[in-house]
Amino acid sequence: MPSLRLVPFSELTPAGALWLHDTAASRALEAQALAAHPPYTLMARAGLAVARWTRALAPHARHIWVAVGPGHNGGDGLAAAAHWAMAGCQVTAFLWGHAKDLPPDAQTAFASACKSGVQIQEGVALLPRPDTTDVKPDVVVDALLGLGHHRAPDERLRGWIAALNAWRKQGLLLAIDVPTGLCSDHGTLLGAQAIEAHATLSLLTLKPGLFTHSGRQHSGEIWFDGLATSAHPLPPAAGATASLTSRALARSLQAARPHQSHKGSFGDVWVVGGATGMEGAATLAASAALQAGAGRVLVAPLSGQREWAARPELMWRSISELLNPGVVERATVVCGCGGGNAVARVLPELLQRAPRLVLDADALNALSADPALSRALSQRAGRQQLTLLTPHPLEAARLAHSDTAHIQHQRLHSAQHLAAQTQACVVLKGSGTVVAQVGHLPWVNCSGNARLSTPGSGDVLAGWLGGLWSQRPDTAPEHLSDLAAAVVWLHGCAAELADEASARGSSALPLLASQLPDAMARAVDALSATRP
Ligand SMILES: NC(=O)C1=CN([C@@H]2O[C@H](COP(=O)(O)OP(=O)(O)OC[C@H]3O[C@@H](n4cnc5c(N)ncnc54)[C@H](O)[C@@H]3O)[C@@H](O)[C@H]2O)[C@@H](O)CC1
Ligand SMILES: [K+]
Repeated sequence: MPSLRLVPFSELTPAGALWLHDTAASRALEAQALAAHPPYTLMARAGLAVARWTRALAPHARHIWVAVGPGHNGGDGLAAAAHWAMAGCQVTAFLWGHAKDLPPDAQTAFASACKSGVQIQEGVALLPRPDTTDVKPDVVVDALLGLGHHRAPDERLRGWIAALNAWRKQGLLLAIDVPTGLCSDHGTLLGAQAIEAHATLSLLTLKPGLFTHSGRQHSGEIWFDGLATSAHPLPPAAGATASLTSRALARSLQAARPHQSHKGSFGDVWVVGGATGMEGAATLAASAALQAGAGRVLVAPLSGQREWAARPELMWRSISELLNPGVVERATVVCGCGGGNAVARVLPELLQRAPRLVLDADALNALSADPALSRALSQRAGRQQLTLLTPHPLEAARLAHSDTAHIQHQRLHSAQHLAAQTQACVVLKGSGTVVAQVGHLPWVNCSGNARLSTPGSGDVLAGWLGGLWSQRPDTAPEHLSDLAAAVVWLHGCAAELADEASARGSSALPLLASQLPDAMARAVDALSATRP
C-alpha cells in the first residue's frame, strides 16, 4: 500500500507544494490559531479529525484503546475517545498521569470523554501488553506525546512505547500528530525506541521529521488535517521549513515532445564513469538518461571498455572526444557513476568547462579528497555554470568533512549546509531525500520505498537527472532544485508502482536498477494519465 495519504490536499494545491513546518514554525501557527479561536476549539477539531480518520481506517472497529500522555497530545486522544464512545465503540483511555494535572483544554476533553462513557484508568504504571491481558482491542492509539517531546524517553516511557508497539501485530496501531519517541524536526529517534505506527495523522501542520530519516519507518501511512484554521485548507508557506514533493511538481516538469522534434531537440548527455569493473554503473546512468528523453546519450567509459551490448541506442566515445573544443560546452555531463579513482583526472576540466554537471558517487569522493577540486566546484556558480550533487549520507559526510551520524542527525540542515559550502544544488539521498539549494526552501521527497535500496539505484537517478536537464538546458538557477526534486519524486514513484504491481504488495524485494529506468518511464506515463 502507498505510504502517504495527503489527498485531497496534494491534488488541490496549484503549485504542487505542501509545506513542512518544524516545531518552532508549528508552534507559531498554533499560537496564532489558538488566539483566533475560543478555548478548546482546536482540540475539539483535532479530536473529531482523529475520530473520523480512525473510522475511515478501521470502520468495523468496536474496541479501541488510547494511551493518553500528560499534554495536549493526550488531550487530542481524549477528545477523539469521546467521539468513538458516542459512536458506540467500547473505549478505554489509559492515562499516563492524573486528570487534575492535564492542561485546561485536555481537562475539557477528559470531561467530555467521561460523559461519553469512555472507561478511564488514571496514573497507569504500564499499558497492558497483549501477553498480559485477554482483551483484544481492534485499534490502539498513541496519544502519549507530540510536539512537546524533546528528550530521550525514560524507563517508564520506554515501557509504554514497547507495550504499544507490541499491539502492532494484533491490530491497528495509530499515532496522533507524531509517533511518540520520534523527533518531529529531524526524524531521528529521541532515544532507543519510538512508536512504529501503521499510520499517523499530523495535525495543524505537517512536520518534517515524519518524512525523513526514521520518520517514514515510524509514521507508517501519513495523513494530514489542517484543522481548518484559516480560509485556505493548508497552512501558509510563510514560515515553512521545507516543501514536500508531489505528483503535481513532477507533472509540471514533464512536457509533451513537439511533433516536429528530432533527437537534436533534446540535447546531448555525456556520461563519464565506469572505471574497470564498474562499467555497469555508467551504463545504468546512460540508460536512464536515454529513457528520460535525452536526444543523444554518449558514454565515455573510464575503463576504455565499451559495453556495446548494453543498449544499442548508446554511443561510446573516448574522454578526449568529450573534451574537444565546443563539445563539453554544449553537453549535460553526468560524472562519477562507477568512476573509481580515475575520475579525479577528468574532473578539473569538467568543472571548468561543463555548463551543466551532475556529480555522483566517485566524483563526490574525489572532490572531498582534493581541496583544489572543491574550490573549482564552488567557483562554478560565479560563472553561471550549474551543478547538481547527488550524495548518499556517507558521501555527504566526506564532502562536509563530517561523519554520517552527524549528517543524518539533521538531514535538512546538512543538505542546506552542503549546498552553501559547494554553491551547488544538493540531493541528499536516503529515506526522505532532501534537495537543497541556497536561497530556496529545501524539498523533502515523499515518494519511494525500500525497493530502491539496491545497487545502481543512485546511478539511475543521476542519469535521469542528466536526461531531463539536457531537455531543459535553460533551466534557471533558481529552478534547478525543482527539477531535481521532480526527478527524485519520479524515482520514488517508480518503486511505489512496483509495489502496486507486485502480488505481494510490499517492499519485500528490491527493484533492480536495470529495471528502474523502465519503471520510471511508467511513472511518467502514469503522470500524464492523471488529470492535470
Ligand atoms: N494546543 C492545542 O490546542 C492543540 C494541540 N495540538 C496537540 O498538542 C500537541 C502538543 O502539545 P503539548 O505542547 O502539550 O506537548 P505534548 O502533548 O507532546 O506533551 C507535553 C508534555 O509532556 C511532557 N513530556 C515531554 N517529554 C516527556 C518525556 N520524555 N517523558 C515524559 N513526559 C514528557 C512535558 O513535560 C509536557 O507536560 C501536538 O502534538 C498536538 O497533538 C494540536 O492538536 C493542535 C491543537
Ligand atoms: K503521539
